[in-house]
Amino acid sequence: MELGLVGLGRMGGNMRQRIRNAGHTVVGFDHNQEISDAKDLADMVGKLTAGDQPKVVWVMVPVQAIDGVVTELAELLSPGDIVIDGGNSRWTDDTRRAAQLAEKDIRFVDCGVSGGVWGLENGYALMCGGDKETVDVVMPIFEALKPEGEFGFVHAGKVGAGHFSKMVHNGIEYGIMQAYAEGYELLEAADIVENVPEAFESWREGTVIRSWLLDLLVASLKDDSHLAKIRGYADDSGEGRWTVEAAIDHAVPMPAISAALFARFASRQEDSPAMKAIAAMRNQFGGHAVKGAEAADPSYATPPKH
Ligand SMILES: O=C(O)[C@H](O)[C@@H](O)[C@H](O)[C@H](O)COP(=O)(O)O
Repeated sequence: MELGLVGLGRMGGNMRQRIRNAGHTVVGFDHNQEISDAKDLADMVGKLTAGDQPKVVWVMVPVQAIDGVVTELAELLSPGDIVIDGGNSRWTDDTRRAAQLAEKDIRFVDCGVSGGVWGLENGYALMCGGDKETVDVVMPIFEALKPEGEFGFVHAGKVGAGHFSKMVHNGIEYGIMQAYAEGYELLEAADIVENVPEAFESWREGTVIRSWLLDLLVASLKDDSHLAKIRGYADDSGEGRWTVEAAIDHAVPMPAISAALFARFASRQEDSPAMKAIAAMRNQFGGHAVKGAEAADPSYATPPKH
């Protein structure tokens, strides 16, 4: 089968390779001409020549770039052709993009892709949304990308269901990582377990908490046993926020995942305005000493007089 692939970065580049390894033809486009097979989107679409078959284009670009690519593809593709959004898009944007393409009778599939930089070797878990007939056309590409085992693919439902499923997957990812991270901090702080990396490594087999994320944490601890080379700062690219927002919409209690999200926000603060306020109130009601401000205002060191 033939595929146009837009975006050949860390994810798209490896996906092109995995799809080619399975014997399909991929015409990739990237702004970086050194890795691109086409000079622009029009050139890429022009190079798809699979006779009377619908053209299929997989978009693997950062969220901010998707609307621009979809708008251009709407002009370049023909009725019956298919666009797949494989990025980490917000699921609520899928119906809008599907409607925009449907005006030209172009079909749309949303597909959450998991696996990161290991996907070339291990395969990518895929969560897709769209109508069955359209998903069936793309199936040979999904088969090429997915892991070899029994699992790793779901047609989750109509348009939006793929990205919704990937969003919840990522919310769970936040919660699991946070739990390992908190356990790590306690083991480091308590000073009773002599070799913390060894304890984590022992959990990789036989325990109820063995997992790939644990394996990855062990790999990091092997390289840097106290994580001394890394600052405790974690970004987020949106999926955790959208998960918590969806939980609010459905009144679903989500204490673990929301705490994991908020822990990332806290990681970016030099100092905590909220904790300053708590320290100030403790000082006011109990005369408890505050740190850091004594030099600026000596009155903080002693109980306020009311
Ligand atoms: O399943 C995956 O392969 C990951 O979830 C992947 O999609 C990506 O690494 C996250 O988007 C990072 O998300 P945050 O930036 O929100 O941590």
